[in-house]
Amino acid sequence: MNESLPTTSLSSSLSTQSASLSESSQYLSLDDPIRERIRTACEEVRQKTPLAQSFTNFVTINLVANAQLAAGGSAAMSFLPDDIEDIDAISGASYINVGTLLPSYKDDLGIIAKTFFERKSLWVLDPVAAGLGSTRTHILKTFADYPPTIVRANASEIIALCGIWGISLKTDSEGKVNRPAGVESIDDVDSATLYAIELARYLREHNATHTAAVAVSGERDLITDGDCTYRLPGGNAMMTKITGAGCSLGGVTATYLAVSDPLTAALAASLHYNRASEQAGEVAKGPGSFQTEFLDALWQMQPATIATSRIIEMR
Ligand SMILES: Nc1ncnc2c1ncn2[C@@H]1O[C@H](COP(=O)(O)OP(=O)(O)OP(=O)(O)O)[C@@H](O)[C@H]1O
Ligand SMILES: Cc1ncsc1CCO
Ligand SMILES: [Mg+2]
Repeated sequence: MNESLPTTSLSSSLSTQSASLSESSQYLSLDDPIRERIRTACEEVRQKTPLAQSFTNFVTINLVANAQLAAGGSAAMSFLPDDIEDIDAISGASYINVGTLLPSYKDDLGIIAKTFFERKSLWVLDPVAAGLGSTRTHILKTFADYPPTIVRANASEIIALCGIWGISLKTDSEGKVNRPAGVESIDDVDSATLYAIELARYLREHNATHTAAVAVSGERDLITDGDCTYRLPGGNAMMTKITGAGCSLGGVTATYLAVSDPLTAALAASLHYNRASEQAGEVAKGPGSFQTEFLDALWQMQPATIATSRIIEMR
């Protein structure tokens, strides 16, 4: 099902589907100001072709660069700290993905994060496989004092990163976790909701720009800036059958961060991905053709289609 709303059917579609929504959540109206910010971000990416550089894993580096180009941005990949510092000066945002690491990265990555912090450079972190291996854990720990603008990951990585950074859930006087109404664990992403909110608040408090977002990917993505939390239905499960769907989403999130605030960037990138994967799924015959069709759909997707997507606001 395509989760973009034809503008004329909004009210009928909202009333027929509201039964499946928690009482405390609701579909975002078509005139919500965040939609205009998303549409503007999509248009600006197409107009400005912003550069977002990446330090990313060897498995999916090509898909990351191609997805950034197909979304409208441009790409530069590097593993040298001095390169990354130079390219940072001409990049709108940067992307670090810790999927495949080498021993020399153990100290380099912390130095790069510190440089980004001192320059107030915007960056996205994908903490791939967080919790696995002492070197990766050491590297992720070094980011705690110089955290990124956006963390993009799947649910288990979000929860593991919170553990590494000592971020815990707030409890009341009886020691019970403070759960906002409507937050129930019915899928993987749900189980990371409260961690994602606390993580966004941590980023905001500790990063250089004091503005942040967290994007949790899965069957229904979750995006939060620590105050507002959104769920994005749709997408296509075939995304889990190509390697690098999440990695490349991190790169495209950096592309959007180059032209917009973190919450808008995270929403625009994830919505762009969901609409494109739906379109690709209509014609693909399997994972091989799906990846090709997905890149084409990223390229073809219109800003208005992305901005009018179905969005659930959690309250
Ligand atoms: N079951 C699903 N149905 C629809 N879309 C999905 C599903 N699972 C993941 N996706 C989409 O796939 C993309 C990548 O999310 P995913 O959670 O698989 O990332 P990841 O685990 O970091 O991936 P990887 O590490 O393999 O790159 C997102 O756009 C997400 O919305
Ligand atoms: C398969 C794989 N291994 C290390 S990184 C990566 C890409 C998906 O995260
Ligand atoms: Mg991943």
